[in-house]
Amino acid sequence: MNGDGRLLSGQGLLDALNQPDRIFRAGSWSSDQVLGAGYSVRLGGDLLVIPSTPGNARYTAVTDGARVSEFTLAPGDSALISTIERFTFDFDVTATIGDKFGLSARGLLILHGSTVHPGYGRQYDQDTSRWSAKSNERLYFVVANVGPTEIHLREGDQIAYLQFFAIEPAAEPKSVSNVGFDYLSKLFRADHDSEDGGLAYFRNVKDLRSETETIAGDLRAGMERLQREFEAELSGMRREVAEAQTSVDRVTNGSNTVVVFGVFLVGVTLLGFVLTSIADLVEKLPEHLSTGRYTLVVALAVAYALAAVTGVVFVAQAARATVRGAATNRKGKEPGTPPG
Ligand SMILES: O=c1ccn([C@H]2C[C@H](O)[C@@H](COP(=O)(O)OP(=O)(O)OP(=O)(O)O)O2)c(=O)[nH]1
Repeated sequence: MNGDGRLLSGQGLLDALNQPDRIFRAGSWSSDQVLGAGYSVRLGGDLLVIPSTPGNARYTAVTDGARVSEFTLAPGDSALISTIERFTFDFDVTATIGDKFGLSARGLLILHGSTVHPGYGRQYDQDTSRWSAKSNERLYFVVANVGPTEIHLREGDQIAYLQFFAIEPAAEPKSVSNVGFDYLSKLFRADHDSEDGGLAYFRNVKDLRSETETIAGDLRAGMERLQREFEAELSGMRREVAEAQTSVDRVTNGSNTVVVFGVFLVGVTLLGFVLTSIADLVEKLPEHLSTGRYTLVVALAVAYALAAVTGVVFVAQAARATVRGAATNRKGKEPGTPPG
C-alpha cells in the first residue's frame, strides 16, 4: 500500500481489513459492515455508561467483561458507548469518523471526535523496543437523546461510519491516547450514587421541563381554585345584595303604606270635620234665607263632599299602585330573574 492519502475502498479496503492487526483485532470486525468506501462500526455490549433506568439521572458503568445487550434512552438521557470493533491501527492508516443519519433521524445526537489516528490501539514495549497491538482498544462516543421519544439501542447497532485512508507514516511513531473509559465513567458520575449523572445540559433541560410542567400544573390548579372561590364569593355577594334590596323594598313599602294611610286618615278627618261644620252651618241658616241661596250652600256642601270622596279614592288607588309596583320591583331583582 503506498501512502498517498488514498481512500481505501472496494477490494483494497477488504484486503486492509483482512490483514491481521492492521486495522482491527482479528475476530472483532465483520465484512457485513463494509458499505461503499467505508465501514460501519457497531455498538458493543460492554464498556458503556448508561442510565440505570430510562429517564433516571443515575448512571451505571458496564465494565469490560460485563454485558448489556440493549438499553433505552429516554428524551434527555445520555450515554457513553463503545464499539464492538477493537482497534489496532497501523502507522500508515488513519480514518475519519462520520455520523449515521439513521440514528440522527431518531433524535440521537452523537458527540465524537473527527479522526482515528495512525497507531491507535498500538502500544510501545520498552523491553522489546517494538510496537504491539493493544488487546481491547475501542472507539468511544457520547450520545444523547435529543428527540421526543425513547430510543432503544441494541448491541450490534451501527453507530458510526469510518472511512480509511492510506497515508505516509510519521517519521517517529507516537502512541495515541484515548481519554478512556475510566475518565468518561467519572464524567457520567457512574461512580456516584447520585441523580446528577450524564450530560448536564440535557439533564438540566429535561429537569427544567419537568419542573416547568409541575409549576404550570400548580399554577393552573391555583387559578381554577381562585376562579371557583371568586365565583362562590360573587354569588354570595349577589345573594346579599338581593336580600338587602328586598329589605329596603319592604321598609319602603311599609313606609309608603303608613304615609298613604296617614293621608287617608287626615283626608277622612277633614271630610268629617267639614261635613259636620256644614251641617252646623245649615242648621244655623236664617229661616228667611232665600231658596236660591239655600240651594247654593247645599250644592257647595255636596260638591265639597264629592271632591273629598274622589280625593280619598285617588289616594287609595295611588297607594295600591305603589304597593304593586314595589312587589314587581322586588320580583325583578331576585337573583336568577332575567332582566326586563
Ligand atoms: O469520537 C472519537 C474520536 C476519537 N476516538 C479515539 C481515536 C483517536 O485516535 C483517539 C484520540 O482522538 P482525538 O485526538 O480526537 O482525542 P483527543 O482527546 O483530542 O486526544 P489528545 O488530547 O490526545 O489529542 O481517540 C474515540 O474514541 N472517539
